[in-house]
Amino acid sequence: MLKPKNKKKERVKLSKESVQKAKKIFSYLKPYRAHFALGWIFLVISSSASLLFPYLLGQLLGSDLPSDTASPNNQEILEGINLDNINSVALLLLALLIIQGVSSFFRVVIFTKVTERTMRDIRKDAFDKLIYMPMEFFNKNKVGEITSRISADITLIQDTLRTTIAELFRQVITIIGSIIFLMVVSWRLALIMLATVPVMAIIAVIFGRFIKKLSKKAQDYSAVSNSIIEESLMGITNVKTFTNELFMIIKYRKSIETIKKLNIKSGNWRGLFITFIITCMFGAIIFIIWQGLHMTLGPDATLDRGDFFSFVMFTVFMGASIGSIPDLYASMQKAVGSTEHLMNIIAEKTEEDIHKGEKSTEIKGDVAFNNVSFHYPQRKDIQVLNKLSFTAKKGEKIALVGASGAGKSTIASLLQRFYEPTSGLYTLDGINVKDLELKHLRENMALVPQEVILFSGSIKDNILFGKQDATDQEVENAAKKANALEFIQSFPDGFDTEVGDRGIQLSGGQKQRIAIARAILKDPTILILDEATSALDAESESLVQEALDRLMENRTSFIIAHRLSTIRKANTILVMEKGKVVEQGTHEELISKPNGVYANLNELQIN
Ligand SMILES: Nc1ncnc2c1ncn2[C@@H]1O[C@H](COP(=O)(O)OP(=O)(O)OP(=O)(O)O)[C@@H](O)[C@H]1O
Repeated sequence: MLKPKNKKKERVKLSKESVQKAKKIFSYLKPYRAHFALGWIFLVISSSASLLFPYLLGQLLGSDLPSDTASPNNQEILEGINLDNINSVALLLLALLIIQGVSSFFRVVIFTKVTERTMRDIRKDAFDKLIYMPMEFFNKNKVGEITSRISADITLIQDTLRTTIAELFRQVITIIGSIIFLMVVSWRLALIMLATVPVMAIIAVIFGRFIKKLSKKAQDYSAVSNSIIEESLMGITNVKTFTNELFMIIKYRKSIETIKKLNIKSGNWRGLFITFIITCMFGAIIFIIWQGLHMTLGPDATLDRGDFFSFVMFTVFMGASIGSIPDLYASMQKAVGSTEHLMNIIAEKTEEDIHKGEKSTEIKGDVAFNNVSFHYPQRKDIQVLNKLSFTAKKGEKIALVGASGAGKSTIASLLQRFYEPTSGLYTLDGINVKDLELKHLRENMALVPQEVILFSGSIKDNILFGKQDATDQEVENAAKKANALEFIQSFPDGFDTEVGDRGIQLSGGQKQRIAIARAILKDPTILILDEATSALDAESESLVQEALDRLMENRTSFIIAHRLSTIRKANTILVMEKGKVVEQGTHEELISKPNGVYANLNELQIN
């Protein structure tokens, strides 16, 4: 049977360790502790004031009623009310409302301020960490998942700091205060009440959740059935070509049948729930009122009318508080999980923590790999590079060719130190790269990737990515050298044309030339071109190739290529197979090798 995708629901348990980690959030609150404390003072004031509310309301309702009348009619009640007393209680209530209103205002404003400042600090730290995280981290975690998880975590913590903590505190105060009051007024009635109302409130909450789950399940199935319609209609040609109409109809019928069953089931439970609320919940309250009224009647009444009404009010308030505790607790639990997760990210080691090299001497561009072996950290069983050795002198062009999966892009990653060789030595100008400052090394390199990602912003912003402080003239020169000036100037807004989702969509060749302009502006000593022209048509390719040739002048360049025509002029061609260099030499040397790998490849591509 069709089943909705099983979304993994995370269960957060409040372990000692997770609470310990979550406590780190207090270090973020520390700079704002004075404000936070003030917020708590207002919270205590408003919570205590709200406790007086049911009391005074009860006193107002029951003020000065003759307690010796067995069954007072309306007229008698009205006559029995002492207006002075009513007025003074009402005034007290008004004062209370004002205190509560003012303190609630300040509580919300202060907690929001503290929360927003704290969240800004956490967001900042999390992003600071993320952007400096080693590549291994991004291999282990999917970017989409990290970002959506972080934003969900932040929202949860935000809600918790802003309202959940205050709300939980208020409800706990209400419950404790109510119980104390109820016990003092009439412990007998209090015990009867405590044995019924909280139990009913908790059953109602559990019942309510169960029903929510059932309707959620029905909703999920409804999403599945909608996707069947969507799939069938979007792919209508396929459905018709394969005459699969009946198959889709059966698939859809099954899913709507399930929805019907689930909805009927949840309807039945909803009916029961309403019956439960009407009979048990209200029944329990009526029972208490009935019991309480008995105590207020007769010559030996044990309960004053005002107290009785206060009692009823407290019972109602307490019931509501108890009902809200499970949800608040669940939110707190989730927030602890979220805080732990965020704090884990913030505690992760960044590239800067891992790579401690400090040398930042001028880099000339002599690159050497000596017996470098490598496997990806998460796939230890697959040896990607196997004792690889080569040298590239300053200004030389080194081409990397070989079948897909041979390890060419991996070399590009190692050159930029996205990963460390598992063994062997990688040197720059004879210096072990581990001794070089990582930032300095990358400042001297540029990559023109196969698939260029442009950032939101203008074309100029995107070129400036190569050198943030470049002048307009420098940007224009770089664009010119990259063969990009013409097409940029053909746009009405020129360099200020917005790109990306909200702006113009550029073609592959145009993007590539912007990436080249970026690299030209950066003016690196070492250049890596990762199949930079592979996805282009002949015209764009010649424009891009021309720009690349210009870019490569006087730099040590690594060219990853599938098409051999682009690398004929390379000083050395490294032919790779399964992480090993199997042949190396110039184009002429390699094609003259009888039965050589390169010679064969060349043969295939020419024909
Ligand atoms: N991030 C990664 N994590 C784990 N394994 C990887 C990763 N990137 C590449 N590999 C594996 O390493 C091997 C070499 O891949 P690499 O991308 O370096 O090959 P390539 O020669 O550049 O291939 P192509 O020409 O298809 O780009 C492949 O087996 C690949 O599956």
